[in-house]
Amino acid sequence: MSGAEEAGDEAMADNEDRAQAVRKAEVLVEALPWLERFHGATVVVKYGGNAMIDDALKRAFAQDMVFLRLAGLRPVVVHGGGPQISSMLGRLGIDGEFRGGLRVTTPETMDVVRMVLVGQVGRELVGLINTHGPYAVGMSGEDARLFTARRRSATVDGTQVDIGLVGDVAEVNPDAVQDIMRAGRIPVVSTVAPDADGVVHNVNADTAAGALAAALGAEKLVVLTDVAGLYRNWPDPSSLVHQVRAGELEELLPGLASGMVPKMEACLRAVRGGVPRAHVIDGRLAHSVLLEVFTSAGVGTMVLAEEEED
Ligand SMILES: Nc1ncnc2c1ncn2[C@@H]1O[C@H](COP(=O)(O)OP(=O)(O)O)[C@@H](O)[C@H]1O
Ligand SMILES: CC(=O)N[C@@H](CCC(=O)OP(=O)(O)O)C(=O)O
Repeated sequence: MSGAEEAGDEAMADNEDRAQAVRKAEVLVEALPWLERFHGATVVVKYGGNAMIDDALKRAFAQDMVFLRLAGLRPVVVHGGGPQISSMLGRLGIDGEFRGGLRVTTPETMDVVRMVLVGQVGRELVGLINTHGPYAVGMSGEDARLFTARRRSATVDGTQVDIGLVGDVAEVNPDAVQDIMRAGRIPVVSTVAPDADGVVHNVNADTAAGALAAALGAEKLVVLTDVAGLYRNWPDPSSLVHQVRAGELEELLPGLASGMVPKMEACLRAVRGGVPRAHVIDGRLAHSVLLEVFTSAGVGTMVLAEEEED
């Protein structure tokens, strides 16, 4: 290769490096309007069991929460752990069963649910976030009366069936969560909760996230899952719903299959409770929360209140 050719190659590589650097800067600048808009905003993020089984994704999720916090937002994590509970029940030789998307919860199962959600999954997330600094504080629905549960049944083929110690959220007292946020930290919430008599219930994490987002007056609810969003005709890939208003979602609900039901009910509860937007996004995609919050790309399904501008 001649000297002139070598110089030409170097100049080209130089240009590519510069172009790449400019693209990186453009990505940062694209975040600017969203940084301005969401400064100080509370964002409730539900991190679900099936998007939570990969170590790299878990680390990326923890980075995203710290990123939100350092960017001036107030993230609150509500975590699930269905697969982890099922795995522990299996190891203990306890039969597990879901009805209408909810786990049938005997007192024995409840002990395992509490142990896994509070003692294992919640602790792990707190640990992952805290590798970045002293941000995360774990709590459960039992702490400072965060949630009061009310026993609920499941709907199977239009009929109400008893599923044991499973609760809906009857009341939210968000004071302790707000105290933690005011201290600049990130609450990480496990969703077991006592009823009015102090009996601990298993609360679906989507349900708890929707109720907490409404009680906090959050700017957003973001629900991570293991699909791209809500599909109108599941599993037809062309039927992904990009945007839906509360009224239309309510009409779609009875036709949805079990896994999506608590998620979409939670989004509905949040927007009806005053949260302007709720999103169901693909938790299999690393940093999907950052993409959702800081870009105009519009990932997953956005649920809007009736009167909200899109
Ligand atoms: N209409 C639908 N749109 C998207 N997913 C659906 C739909 N109906 C059922 N599903 C199922 O719901 C699952 C998500 O629910 P679930 O497994 O409970 O999630 P997670 O563990 O994230 O809380 C998807 O993996 C998919 O199999
Ligand atoms: C009543 C009920 O079903 N509770 C759930 C609580 C955990 C959860 O919601 O976890 P995911 O978000 O990972 O599904 C359960 O026992 O699996």
